[in-house]
Amino acid sequence: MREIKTEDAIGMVLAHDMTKIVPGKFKGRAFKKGHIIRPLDVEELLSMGKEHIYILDIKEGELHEDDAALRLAQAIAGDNVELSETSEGKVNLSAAIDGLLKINPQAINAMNNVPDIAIATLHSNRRVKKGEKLAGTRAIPLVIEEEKILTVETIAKNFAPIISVLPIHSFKVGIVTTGSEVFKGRIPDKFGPVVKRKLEALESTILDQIFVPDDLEEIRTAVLKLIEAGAEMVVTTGGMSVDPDDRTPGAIKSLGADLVTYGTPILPGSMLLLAYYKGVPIIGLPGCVMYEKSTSFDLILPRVLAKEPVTREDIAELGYGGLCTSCEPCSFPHCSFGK
Ligand SMILES: Nc1nc2c(c(=O)[nH]1)N[C@H]1C(S)=C(S)[C@@H](COP(=O)(O)OP(=O)(O)OC[C@H]3O[C@@H](n4cnc5c(N)ncnc54)[C@H](O)[C@@H]3O)O[C@H]1N2
Ligand code: MOO
Repeated sequence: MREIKTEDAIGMVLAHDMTKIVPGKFKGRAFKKGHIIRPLDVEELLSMGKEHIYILDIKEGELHEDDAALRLAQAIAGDNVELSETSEGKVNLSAAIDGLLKINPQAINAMNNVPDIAIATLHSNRRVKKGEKLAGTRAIPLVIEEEKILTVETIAKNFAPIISVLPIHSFKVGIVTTGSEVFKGRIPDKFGPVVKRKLEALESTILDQIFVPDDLEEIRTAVLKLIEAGAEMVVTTGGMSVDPDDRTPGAIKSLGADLVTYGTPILPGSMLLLAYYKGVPIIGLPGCVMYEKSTSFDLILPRVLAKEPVTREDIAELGYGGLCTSCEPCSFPHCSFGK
């Protein structure tokens, strides 16, 4: 790599993109790699603080920053992830569909431990929109040893997929609303509308809602009835905590469903239950889901709708970052909750 004075560089080819920043107005590429310097460019380059220009001499076993950034991006991009063009030595990865973002953090950590590698990502397990930026890759020096990129590519193969977006599927959902006070008409149902709104926001539909008193047999029968009617998921509301009238967990367990968890290290929403009965997810919702803006339901529902097998270990991992601070206004998912 050789440097020459900008005034002497007319007719030469730029070896990398050049960035101009005018605070509050502009940040971006002023000159593209490969641009042939014209006399009129000299003043502009000098005003950007570029008094010298590199003449690149890339040796065997080395890569230009643009090629390195592209190879890093290609190594980590999985299903439904798109790459941007390379600009200023960086490649962005974005979502090709609306869905659930999945990232392997161990792999990203291992890659960023390789010197001169920079891979920045969002957090895993959040919902993303088509076109949303998910990650960016760059090599720190202008010329990098290819060996470092090969190391990242090996990590990517060993841990694949590294970054992908899972489609969120539409489910037909049955709701069982427990609570003798609601069943007997003492109070109106305020839980059903919240559950409907949250499901419909994720493109699922409500098959039916059945109201039952706090009676184990009636709750159990209602769940079975909905599954027989074609429910692809059943959500129960209420009766999840410690009172003698809280019969819902017992009713779900009595079906012989595979219990993933009763209880989550998430606040609010610690008394949530997740089980699968003949492959149909059953989610028992505690009372706070009706009241709080964001709860364990908001963290777990997209994963179930993405048809991800949610395990007890997945639930345990949610404790770190599982405390909602109930901000006003709520900015979930753009906050630490569930990260
Ligand atoms: N000593 C303890 N107290 C509580 C615990 C605990 O572990 N130990 N857990 C707390 C948690 S967490 C929650 S959340 C709440 C409520 O949990 P439940 O799911 O058992 O809720 P319910 O008892 O069924 O109802 C609570 C409250 O909400 C009203 N409700 C219920 N369903 C409806 C509906 N469909 N429409 C309108 N209102 C409804 C119900 O009438 C009660 O007033 O427990 C904490 N306490
Ligand atoms: O499960 Mo409660 O639902 O944490 O407030």
